[in-house]
Amino acid sequence: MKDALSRLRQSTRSVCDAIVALARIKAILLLEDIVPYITRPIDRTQAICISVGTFSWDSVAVRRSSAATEKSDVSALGAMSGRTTATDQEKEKLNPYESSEHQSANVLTNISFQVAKGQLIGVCGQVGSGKTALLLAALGQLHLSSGRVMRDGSCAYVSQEPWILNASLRNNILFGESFDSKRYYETIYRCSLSQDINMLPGGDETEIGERGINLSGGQKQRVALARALYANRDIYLLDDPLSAVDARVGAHIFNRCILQALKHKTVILVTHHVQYLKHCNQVYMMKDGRVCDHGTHEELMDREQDYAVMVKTHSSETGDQSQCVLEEEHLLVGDGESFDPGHDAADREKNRRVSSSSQGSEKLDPRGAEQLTVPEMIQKGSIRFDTYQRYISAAGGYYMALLACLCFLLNVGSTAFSSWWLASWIRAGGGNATVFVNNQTMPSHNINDNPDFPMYQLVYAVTIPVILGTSLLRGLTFTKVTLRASSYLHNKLFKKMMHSPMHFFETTPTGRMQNIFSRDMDEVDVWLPITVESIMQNMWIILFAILFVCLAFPWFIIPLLVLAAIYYVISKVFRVSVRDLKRLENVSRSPIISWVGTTVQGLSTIHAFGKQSDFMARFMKMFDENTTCLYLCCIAMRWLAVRIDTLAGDTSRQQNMSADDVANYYFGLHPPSELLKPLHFGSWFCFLLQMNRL
Ligand SMILES: Nc1ncnc2c1ncn2[C@@H]1O[C@H](COP(=O)(O)OP(=O)(O)OP(=O)(O)O)[C@@H](O)[C@H]1O
Repeated sequence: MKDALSRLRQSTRSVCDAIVALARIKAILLLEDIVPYITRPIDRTQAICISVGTFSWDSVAVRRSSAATEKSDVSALGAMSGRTTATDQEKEKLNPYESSEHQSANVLTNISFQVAKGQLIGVCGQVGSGKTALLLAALGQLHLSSGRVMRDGSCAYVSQEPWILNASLRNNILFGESFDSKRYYETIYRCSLSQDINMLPGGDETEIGERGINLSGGQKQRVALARALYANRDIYLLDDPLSAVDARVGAHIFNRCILQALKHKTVILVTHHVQYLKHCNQVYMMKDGRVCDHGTHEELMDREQDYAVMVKTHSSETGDQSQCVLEEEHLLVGDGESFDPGHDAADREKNRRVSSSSQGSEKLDPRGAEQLTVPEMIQKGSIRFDTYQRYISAAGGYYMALLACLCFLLNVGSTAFSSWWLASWIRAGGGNATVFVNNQTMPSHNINDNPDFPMYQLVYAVTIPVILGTSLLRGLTFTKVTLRASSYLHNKLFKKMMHSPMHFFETTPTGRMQNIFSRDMDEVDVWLPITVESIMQNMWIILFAILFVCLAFPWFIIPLLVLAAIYYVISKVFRVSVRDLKRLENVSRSPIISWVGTTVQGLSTIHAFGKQSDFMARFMKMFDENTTCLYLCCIAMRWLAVRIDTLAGDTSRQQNMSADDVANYYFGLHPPSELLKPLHFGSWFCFLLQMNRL
């Protein structure tokens, strides 16, 4: 009963956990997918065409608007039934896209945006005017409320916040494409990355930390731009790629990358730097989620509206310096200065930083590469004694541990004493009392006749509150001790992490940190106390069980020793394998968490480049590695369970025999006849049963 209740407690906890987890999973599964809305344009000269498109960030906003529309449709039609024309209020209700509620839901409203193939389009406007949203709409990543979006050609996208993978700089640029040395070094040159690579300790094989932690903002932008340029796509959507570079580097990239290398591509360039806009075929000006003006730079300047004001303000603020730099660079490009692979290779050789691929080798040479992320260490062998020592000192020291141990001893001891007392009481029977039956005086076997009955009753009655009291004391002491240990370890870990130098965050993936604070802390907070409690409890139960069984039948100690030796060998084999599998499982979980985080951050880029399947495949591989360890752990548990059950079955067989049979069965021994008293045998049977259950 006690065992069943304890299992019920654990099962209830697991069921609660499962309910919470299922609710979370359900919330994700019920999210609405973005319905693909991009079609191919009929006019094949068009690269992108958005026709009166209205977009929102999420479908909930769209639904809210649609519900409002339906409601207003009904009331408006009812109101209009007696009249031929609608009032302004009714018109507004009938056209949800003009209502204030809908405007707040939609990020882009009535957008008409046409880009012919091979054109360079500039997009400008105030912050928050919807420039990024326009690019995402063209990529099909917003919810379309009305209108049409057409696109012809593959895309490359450079997000405003550069997205960098935890991989080498080279792999960040290649982004899963095969290595082509000419194309690669040309990309590096055009994105003005040569000097940066030479400065990196391992050249282009240097490992870049998560979120590009060891790169400057400008370097990250150029790596993201280089990734797009190397991908060699038809349409380039560049979201302010020159915002974090100085005027000279910006001019270099604009001239050599955007104007020269992407000359035959379709480019949409979002920028706050107006000096680049005059080189664009068309300029779109955004305001409050709408296209407020568009045309060539000259046309927009002639109109003397928002665009002209913006350009003039910008020129007066920055002077003509950036414009001059751009013109200088432009002249250089015009003079024919272009990419020279030989010159670039000589540079690399001189600096001895870039790997052997400078000679055209497609194989990546890890020599000289700097590894940033320190691989997670997998400990070998048994758990070190100082680990236990540290946990004990975190729990309050040896005295507290001893106190907790004593509480368990008191609780199990009082329970054992209660059973033993009950057995003695029954064994005492009627004591010295006699009864008069058939004119004869006979000793009484009724315990009610025992003259010591009140004493037996009182002691047994006292044991019950003692058991309850010691159980409470045990629970309180143990909870206090383990809670103290886990909060001390958590606080120490947190403080340590907060005071760690930047180098720690550069070299430690976020997945590993999250793993420590979630799963590892959960083990210390929840599973370790449960396991320690069960070990302490069972340890005393086993000791008392052995004591009582041996008191009842000393010969049993011989088969017990044999069984203990077999248990020991089995558990040793089991411990070694499960310990290592558990360590592997722990270590293989961190990369999954990191990978999920990285993927979520870069979803727009991944979708734009069409790399979903690559990321999914990598995730599945990591997940398989982790679940393989988990699966093997479960197999090892079953392996142990089968062996323990077999041994337990053997012990049960002993329980069904008489003590004499057991002695005969094992050793041909014959226990003295006084040991075969039914009550002795009863307690022996009970304790054996208890041991089996453990
Ligand atoms: N993920 C999002 N969910 C909901 N609203 C968003 C989200 N991202 C941006 N917005 C809102 O959408 C509007 C347009 O944002 P967008 O990023 O397109 O502006 P932007 O013109 O690119 O600005 P900036 O020049 O600062 O990059 C802003 O009002 C912004 O607050």
